[in-house]
Amino acid sequence: MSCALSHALYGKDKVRVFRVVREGGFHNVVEYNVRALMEGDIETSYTQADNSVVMFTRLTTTYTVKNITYFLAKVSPHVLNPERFALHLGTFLVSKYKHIHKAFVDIEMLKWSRIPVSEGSDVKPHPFSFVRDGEEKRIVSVEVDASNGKDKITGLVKAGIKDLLVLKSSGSAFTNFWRDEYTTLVEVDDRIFSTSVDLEYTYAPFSIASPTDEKKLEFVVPGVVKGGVWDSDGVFERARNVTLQVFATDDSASVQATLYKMEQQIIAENDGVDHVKYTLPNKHYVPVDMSYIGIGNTKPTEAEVFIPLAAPSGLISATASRTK
Ligand SMILES: O=c1[nH]c(=O)c2[nH]c(=O)[nH]c2[nH]1
Repeated sequence: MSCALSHALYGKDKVRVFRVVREGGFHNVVEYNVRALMEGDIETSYTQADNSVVMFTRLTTTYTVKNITYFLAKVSPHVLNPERFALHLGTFLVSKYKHIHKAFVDIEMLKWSRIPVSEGSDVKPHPFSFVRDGEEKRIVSVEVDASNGKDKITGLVKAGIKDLLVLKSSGSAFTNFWRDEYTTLVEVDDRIFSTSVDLEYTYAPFSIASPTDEKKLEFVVPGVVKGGVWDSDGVFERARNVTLQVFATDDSASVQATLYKMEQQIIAENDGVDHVKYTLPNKHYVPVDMSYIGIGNTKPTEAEVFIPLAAPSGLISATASRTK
């Protein structure tokens, strides 16, 4: 038997970090779960238990990666924007360490929304009080690649939404599907449609100018173009809005058809986005058969009481890509 190491990756996962940015009495806050993994000349740590032999290939500890994450959370001007913060962390790792050629940084941003408070007849967002209004997360996944040289760094950013739970109690049908001896599903022209949105959009790859500040190792933002990666807050808002608007207003023929409408609109509204992928569980709500008590509850027109099925669910996924 012989074998060789074909790929290696290491770093820190589940680094939890919360940052408050104070502008006088007005505060902005973010809470992130960060994963930062690295690729490079690290083989000997696996194959020869070598943590420290050669200066340039010394193994940076995963503890160090965690500490760098906290350091950047304190000093990075990008900390409030998860795409830029992830790019900063990735750029830092590949620039600081000679033997690290690629960094993969994933961030989950938890939802903290300002609490609306009454002031006389007005309702205003509170300057420093927040509510966790849902388990929805903004997600970011970046790859920072310096394998062609520390002065030729490139970035690839994927971002999106996870765990955004939606439901509509009408405006969804599923008919005319293929039937064979295994088909038991009845056609419905009005049903409940519920899903937990998992959305990922991919920006066109771009180059990252080498950091100039030796301590912060921060990249330079070349300029914000609407719909591009440096407009990631705008893209996120538009993508979330498209998701909710299309879901609510589409007269849905199927999960598949509604999903594709969302993807087309996100690509149309954001010039810098090349691919959009949704993965949508079809969370079934089954009308309760109440014939045992002589009450009709199964036909679409009379169905009012449903069993939310925990499992199984359908799972519908597709990617749309820009063609020009
Ligand atoms: O919108 C749907 N798409 C399907 O592919 C499917 N399959 C199924 O059983 N129900 C549904 N609904």
